[in-house]
Amino acid sequence: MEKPEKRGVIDTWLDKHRSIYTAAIRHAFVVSIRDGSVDLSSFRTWLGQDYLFVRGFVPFVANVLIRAGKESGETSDMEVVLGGLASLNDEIEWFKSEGSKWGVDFSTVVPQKANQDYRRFMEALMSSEVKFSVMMTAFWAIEAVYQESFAHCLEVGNKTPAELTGACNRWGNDGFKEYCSSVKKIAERCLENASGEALAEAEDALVRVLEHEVAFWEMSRGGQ
Ligand SMILES: Cc1ncc(CNC=O)c(N)n1
Repeated sequence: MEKPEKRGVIDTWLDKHRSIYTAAIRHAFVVSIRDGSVDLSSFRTWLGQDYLFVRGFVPFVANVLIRAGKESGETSDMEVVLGGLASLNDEIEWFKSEGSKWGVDFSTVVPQKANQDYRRFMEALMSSEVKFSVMMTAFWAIEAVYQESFAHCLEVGNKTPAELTGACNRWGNDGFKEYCSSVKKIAERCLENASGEALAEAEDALVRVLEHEVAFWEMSRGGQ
């Protein structure tokens, strides 16, 4: 048996905002991948848009890395974030090979509104005014939505099409789950020492990530 994780403030927030959390991790687009009914034009839209998203996510994670080096209590924190950044390097390569597999030419993909809004939100989080605990909470939420969503597509009883299991494995694998749980522990530790103001900001950032994720899935499902 795995040791149950200590319940922290993030779990309390997830309970409080359960409906938007569920909307983010069990979106109709994700459920359609799991049940095999996914519209491949939606998948191609998601692929192109997510490639652009990830290109914006890299500088965000690089910022988290810099701030972890300066503001984190434990030396291992920086290593966790560095691991995430390293896997984004592989991820960009994976996107490129998927792009050619699906005939999606990234150089012609235009970011849609949900993508632009999400990237603008990440940029705002990179401001030095934003507390590290807030940034770390948002970072965890961004990663956790993908982990929970794609792991669902691999759970027993799935009818995920074989050509989509690569995407599902990328975020649904156990290593990514472990990484998300390490990120969550760092965020929780930062939040334990946070002011009331920082806590309110972190909760808000968490909810806003979930809203952006829902809008991102919606955009993908819309196709084009
Ligand atoms: C929209 C969105 N949210 C989270 C992730 C997962 N993080 C890095 O890949 C992602 N690729 N795209």
